[in-house]
Amino acid sequence: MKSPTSRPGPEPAPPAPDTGAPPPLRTLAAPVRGRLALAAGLQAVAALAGVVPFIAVSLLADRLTDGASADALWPLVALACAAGLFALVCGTAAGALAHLADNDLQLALRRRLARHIGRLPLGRFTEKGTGEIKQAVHDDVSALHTLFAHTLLDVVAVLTAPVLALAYLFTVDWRLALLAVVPLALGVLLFRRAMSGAAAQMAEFGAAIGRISAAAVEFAAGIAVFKSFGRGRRAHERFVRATEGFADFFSGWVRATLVSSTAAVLVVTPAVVLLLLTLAGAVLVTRDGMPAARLVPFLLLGPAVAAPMGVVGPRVQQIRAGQAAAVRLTELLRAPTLPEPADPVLPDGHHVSMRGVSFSYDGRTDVLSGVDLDLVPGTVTALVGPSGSGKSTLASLLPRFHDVTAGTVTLGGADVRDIPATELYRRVGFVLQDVRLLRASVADNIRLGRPDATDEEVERCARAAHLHDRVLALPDGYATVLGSGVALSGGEAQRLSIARALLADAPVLVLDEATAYADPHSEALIQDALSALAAGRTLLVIAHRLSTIRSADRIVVLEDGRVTEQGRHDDLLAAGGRYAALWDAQRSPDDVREGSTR
Ligand SMILES: Nc1ncnc2c1ncn2[C@@H]1O[C@H](COP(=O)(O)OP(=O)(O)OP(=O)(O)O)[C@@H](O)[C@H]1O
Repeated sequence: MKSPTSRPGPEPAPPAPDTGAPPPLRTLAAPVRGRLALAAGLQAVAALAGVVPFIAVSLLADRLTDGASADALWPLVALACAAGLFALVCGTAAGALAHLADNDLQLALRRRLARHIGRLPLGRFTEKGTGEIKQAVHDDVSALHTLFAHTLLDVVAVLTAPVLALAYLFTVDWRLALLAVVPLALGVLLFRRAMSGAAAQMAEFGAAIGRISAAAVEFAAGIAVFKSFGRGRRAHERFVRATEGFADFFSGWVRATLVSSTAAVLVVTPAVVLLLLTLAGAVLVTRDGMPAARLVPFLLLGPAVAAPMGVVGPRVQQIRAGQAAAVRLTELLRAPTLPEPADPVLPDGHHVSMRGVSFSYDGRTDVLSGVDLDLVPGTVTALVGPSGSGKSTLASLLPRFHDVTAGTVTLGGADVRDIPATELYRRVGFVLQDVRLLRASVADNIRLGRPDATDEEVERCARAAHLHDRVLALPDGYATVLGSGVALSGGEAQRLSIARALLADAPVLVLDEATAYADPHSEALIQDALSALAAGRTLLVIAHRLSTIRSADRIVVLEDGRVTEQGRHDDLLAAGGRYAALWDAQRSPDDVREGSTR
């Protein structure tokens, strides 16, 4: 069985079909919607209150030019101060409320994701890789944070304040007020032109970024292979092509929209708005005899009327990103979990039996068909067969990485689907080929098999797995943290995972034999460790090298998802069938030259 990330996954699933359900964003925000609405309301009040000091100052200017007494001015000063303070308090409260609501939402969402991901069939990670989990738990939850804690309030503020500002300006002079709307209207028109076809461009933008990251991963993962074949340059060719492609696309997009997007930003800049209003105001003052003080509110509030254009544009992108994140999160949260049995059954013993087992990944082509297999307690069964014959898939059905499409897999007489997951995993362990080590101490890495194990038990298992001496040579022995400058070799990591399995002491074990060991010494140590592991257990080994399973109690040959032969090594060789052919194919030239025995 390959480790969860070892198999390249298929294309990402298409977006969930429209089921008429409420949009994902609204559904996800539901638990904190009330508080977010309150925060938005407070922000609107803050934005409106924030306009009041400007209005008060305009009135002050008016009264001063009318020669009003100082006593008549103080109430306006007080109003400006009070409104400013009130706006500050409301704005701060809105920000705090939105952040607290978002914090609760993030916590609840991450807990929900963790619970849900923990109940997904392990096979899902084999198929899709683990990238989607990182994307959901980190990137997508962060996108929602930006949306709920920041964008929402920004948008409310820039949409509310101009309404009051404009309403007041209309009461002062309708002609200048209309003029104050012109930059906004022009900005919207130009922005729309710059954004025409943006949905397609954004999709291409996302695809181009995706191509860069895929090429970067491939570049990093394959660099050793390319270099070892003297093709250092080829290693980054695709990456370079992807980045060049992105640069071309992006510069083309920028060139096409440069004029209209720059013009959209330019017409709403305060300098342009002020210039326009000042010129028009000067005409009205000189020709129409409008009192000069009436210009003051336009100079103070005019730029605020056009301001939303500058803010809403970038926020649209954040809203889109938040919506896309919500769709992905909802899709992940809706992914079917491993069904837990309605009437749980506990196994009686550890005999594994597969009857008429078929399995299909895509629901169309069977990769296993009609497999019958028995794993007798205390015996070793080896699965062999050509690459792609279904060995990993068959083994993965026992720990329920997937559930059978037809037939049954039973453990101790109970269908594995009727055994509660914790009970199943207590009885069925697996040692994967690609060992995953945690960034934790060696002892804790081994203890993953049984968290309450004592130090003595950990050491006993490490000894049995031939790892103890190597651990003692590490800087802090069993307390050495792996990954922080200390790494184990492939063979050592393999032995650590065997120690883990020994400690977990599951009576049934699925073992994916590593395809390559570093050296004969390491191989001998691993084989010894495996013998310790096999003792008294029911073992199902996915064998890649036949030399290691000669002594297995039963060898099962799989071809195209069917069992074509089974028996002991000598019997199968004597039968001269498929196993004999595989055995001959795997013998080294030296064996052949020396005519070594089978
Ligand atoms: N996650 C998956 N989605 C779709 N098809 C898959 C998936 N995993 C395996 N397959 C297909 O199922 C078939 C059996 O694959 P499997 O890995 O079980 O074979 P195997 O005998 O273990 O091969 P190998 O010896 O190369 O590891 C292959 O055709 C493979 O392409």
